[in-house]
Amino acid sequence: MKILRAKDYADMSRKAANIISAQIILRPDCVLGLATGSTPVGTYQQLIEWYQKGDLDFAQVSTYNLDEYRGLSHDDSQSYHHFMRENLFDHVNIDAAHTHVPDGSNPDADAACSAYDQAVAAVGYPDLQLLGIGNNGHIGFNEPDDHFSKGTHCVDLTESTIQANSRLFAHADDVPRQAYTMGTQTIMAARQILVIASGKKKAQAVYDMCYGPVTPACPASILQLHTNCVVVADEAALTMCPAE
Ligand SMILES: N[C@@H]1[C@@H](O)[C@H](O)[C@@H](COP(=O)(O)O)O[C@@H]1O
Repeated sequence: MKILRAKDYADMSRKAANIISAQIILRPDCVLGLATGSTPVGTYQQLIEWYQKGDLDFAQVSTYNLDEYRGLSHDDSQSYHHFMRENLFDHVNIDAAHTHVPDGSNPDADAACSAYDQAVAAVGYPDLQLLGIGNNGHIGFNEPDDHFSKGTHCVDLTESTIQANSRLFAHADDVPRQAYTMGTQTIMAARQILVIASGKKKAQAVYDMCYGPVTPACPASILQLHTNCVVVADEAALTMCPAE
């Protein structure tokens, strides 16, 4: 696990966007695993800026998002389908048919999850998987548990995740209680993993991910076992980590 220290959120976003850009430039038809949440917004803005300057071409890129709330339609403004269109897809020349997000509008969890696994396996596991991290160490929506998950599955969100994500909803009661998420095993199948983290609220999770025991109680800790994982975190998120 390589840890890159960023000054602040803007610096973290630029560093992360540089790593993603290198992937797209080196392999124009690459498969990117993408994440939602507030953390990647700056990274996506930087990629859009470079695309607008003519430095990046998404024409052949395919993307697989980590997760989606169960029960939200693709057009719901809180859905991750909507988030990805608003924050990236609508602003670059990516082919909509090459973008994939689990189908939260399908109430049949088994069907929705196995269709997503089949779609990922058909295109191939991501060359690069971008990840944020939850305050409790979750990746995607893989919450702390007593075992690591495998393929895409339906999860019950923890109270702490519901509270953390409620800032984006009118009321905490509006936050869906379940989500479909790629499993830890699928995440680990990516060739390269890029984790981004910003702010003091993430300091404990970043410490546990990088220096704690590898345990499903902190799902991100399994990334210590990935052979090509880069963490880009700002000073605030690294306050509990030793200065290396
Ligand atoms: N499912 C997403 C995760 O993929 C994300 O990493 C996490 C952190 O979000 P934020 O970046 O807003 O702190 O939130 C959500 O729960």
